[in-house]
Amino acid sequence: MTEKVALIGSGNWGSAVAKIVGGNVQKFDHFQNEVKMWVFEEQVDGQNLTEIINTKHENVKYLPGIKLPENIVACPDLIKTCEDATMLVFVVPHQFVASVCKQLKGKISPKCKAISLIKGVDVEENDNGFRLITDMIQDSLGIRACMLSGANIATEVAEERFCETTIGYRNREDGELFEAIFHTPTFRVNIVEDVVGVELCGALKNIIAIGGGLVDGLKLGDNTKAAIIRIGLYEMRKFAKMFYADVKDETFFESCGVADLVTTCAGGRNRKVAEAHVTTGKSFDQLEKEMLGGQKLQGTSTAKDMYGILSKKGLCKEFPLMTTIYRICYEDLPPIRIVEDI
Ligand SMILES: NC(=O)C1=CN([C@@H]2O[C@H](COP(=O)(O)OP(=O)(O)OC[C@H]3O[C@@H](n4cnc5c(N)ncnc54)[C@H](O)[C@@H]3O)[C@@H](O)[C@H]2O)C=CC1
Ligand SMILES: O=C(CO)COP(=O)(O)O
Repeated sequence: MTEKVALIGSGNWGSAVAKIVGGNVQKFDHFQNEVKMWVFEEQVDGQNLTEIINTKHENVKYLPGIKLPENIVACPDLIKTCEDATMLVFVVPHQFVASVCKQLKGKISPKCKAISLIKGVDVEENDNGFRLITDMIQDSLGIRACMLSGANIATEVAEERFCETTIGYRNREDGELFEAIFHTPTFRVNIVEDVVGVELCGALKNIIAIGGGLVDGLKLGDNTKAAIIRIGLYEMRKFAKMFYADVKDETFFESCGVADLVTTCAGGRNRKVAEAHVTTGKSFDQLEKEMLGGQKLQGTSTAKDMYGILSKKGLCKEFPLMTTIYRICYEDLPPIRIVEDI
């Protein structure tokens, strides 16, 4: 049987990944050539973004300057994008996944396999107080889900600069199938049997990246940044193990762990906006609109989600860095408290 891949999402990362997947499916006989990509339709200079992508083969809004393979077909209809697919790649900002899953329920083949590239969690009234995005996909659509996450700033990946990434799987066959559509000589995939560890690394590092940006805005220097990264990694591991005892220590040494923390604290959007928060005094919401051109900040909302869980469970003192970052983002705490309160 040949597999048919569909991409759900077409932002900065979604488009970079489209370049990789579009290229890789052409290399193997067991993948169909066409890859549909769901685009949340919008107008760019009076024209539909889908039409621009399908004629110029470039996502001029979210990944300008990078050519996409011609077998990537932008589609504004989510159901049509996915109805004949056997492999679904979820790559929308985390706040939109619930609505995507709701629309797809009952509309896809139960034989589909999924992978999430999304860094974030879903707040839920369950024992943990949150749900993993892969669990949300599995539970709402009745299909198995892997997770891909790593030190992968989209533009650098799209420019084919060497990096690594991690795929977490429950079923090794699924892990290997997804490895085939993502791995390239400049985007090196390692697969591990730890979906939850890979996913929590991706979600939690976005909070710590805000911390990295605050340190830059305060001009505290490299030693302080390294301290934030170390304490951040410690809190990420402690949180993951507290909620999921099976998460593996080794996962934190994969690209999705320490490497992603380093790259995001050096060059990501969360870092950039947090630095500007210190230097301009403007709110994160305002800066997201002014600086990101429609791209979405994930770290502040994840800090809020995590703080909700930690405070409900009386755990704030055990996670001083994540708690302080939340308070700086949402309670007007002066940024310098990032080093005073931890
Ligand atoms: N950009 C990067 O360097 C990386 C991003 N990621 C993760 O990938 C995920 C997707 O991020 P990006 O592709 O960067 O997106 P983005 O932040 O560049 O773009 C936002 C996207 O959301 C779409 N959108 C806006 N309103 C929407 C709605 N109501 N419903 C559905 N979609 C809507 C926009 O059309 C656009 O495609 C995030 O979880 C992010 O953390 C992971 C690795 C690298
Ligand atoms: O996840 C990322 C790199 O691995 C991108 O991080 P930002 O969302 O902070 O840009």
